Amino acid sequence: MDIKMKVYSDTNRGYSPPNSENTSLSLGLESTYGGNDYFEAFNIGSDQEMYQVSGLSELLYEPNTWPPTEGDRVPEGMKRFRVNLERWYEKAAYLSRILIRVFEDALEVPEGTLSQHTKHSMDVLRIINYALPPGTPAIREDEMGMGEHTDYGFLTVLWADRVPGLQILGRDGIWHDLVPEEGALLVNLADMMARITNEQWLSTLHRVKPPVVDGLIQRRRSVAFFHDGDEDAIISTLPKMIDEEHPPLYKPVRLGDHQLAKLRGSKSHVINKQNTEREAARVLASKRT
Ligand SMILES: O=C(O)CCC(=O)C(=O)O
Ligand SMILES: [Fe+2]
Repeated sequence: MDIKMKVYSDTNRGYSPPNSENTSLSLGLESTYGGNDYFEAFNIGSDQEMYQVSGLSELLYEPNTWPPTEGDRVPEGMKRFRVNLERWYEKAAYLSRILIRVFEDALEVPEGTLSQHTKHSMDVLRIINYALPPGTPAIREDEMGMGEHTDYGFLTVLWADRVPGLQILGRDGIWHDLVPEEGALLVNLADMMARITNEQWLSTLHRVKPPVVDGLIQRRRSVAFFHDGDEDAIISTLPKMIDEEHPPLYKPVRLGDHQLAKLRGSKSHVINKQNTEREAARVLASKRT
C-alpha cells in the first residue's frame, strides 16, 4: 500500500484506492447500497507531450505518475511495471485504431468519418483489482465491484480474469454474466457509438459484481483500454441514421465536456445528469441487485 499511495491521485491518472470511486454516479445513478465501488486501480494515459497539439487541457491530457521501479524495497515484480504497461498501452492503442476502421466499414461510411475524431485521442489504460480479499464471505447481495455505467468515448478493449463478475445489460433488460473466452479480449461500445448511430448500436451498459463462488469472494483483475477520442471533437449523429421513423435521440456533444462530466461523477461524486437519462432509464428498468 506504501508504494501505491505514492502515486495516489484523485484525477484520471495514478492510483485510486478501494472504495474511492462511485462509477454509477457518472451515469446519474446513486448506488443501491449507498457505498462506493470496492475496486482499486492504476491509470496511465495520453498526455500533451505525446501529441504535440496546442490547446489540449492539462486536466484531460495529464502527465503520468509512476511508482518507483528501482531500489531495495521495490518488489521484484514491480521492476518491469512501467515497461509492461507502456507496451500494453501501445498495442491496445493500435488495436483500437483498427477497430475504428472496422466500425467505419460496418457502418458503411467513408474512411475518416470516425477517425477524424481520434487524432489526439484521450486514451487511458487502467489496471483494476477487485480488492476484497479472496475468501471473504459475500454478505451483501448489492455490494458492487464497479457500479452500472457505460464507457465514455468510442470503444474499450478489455482483458479480464476468467472469473465471473462482469455483467452486461442486454436489450432484454437482464444482466448477463460474461466471462471472456480463453485468450480473448472483450470490446465495449462506448457512448459516442450510440450517439453517432442514433442507437442503432447501443453503448454497452455494464457493471462488476463481487465474483462469488460457493459464497466466497474470488480474486478478479482486469485491464481496460479506453479509446475516448479528441477533447475538442464535436460528435453528432450521422445524417443517414436520422429519418422520420428515427428522429435524433441526442444533441451534438463536445467530447471534453462529456468526459469531464462523467469523471466528476465517478471520481468527485457529483452526480452527472448531463445527457445520461437514456442509459440511466435502461438501468432503472432492470433489476439492479
Ligand atoms: O473489470 C471489468 O471487467 C470492467 C471494468 C470497466 O468496466 C471499466 O473500467 O470501465
Ligand atoms: Fe466500463
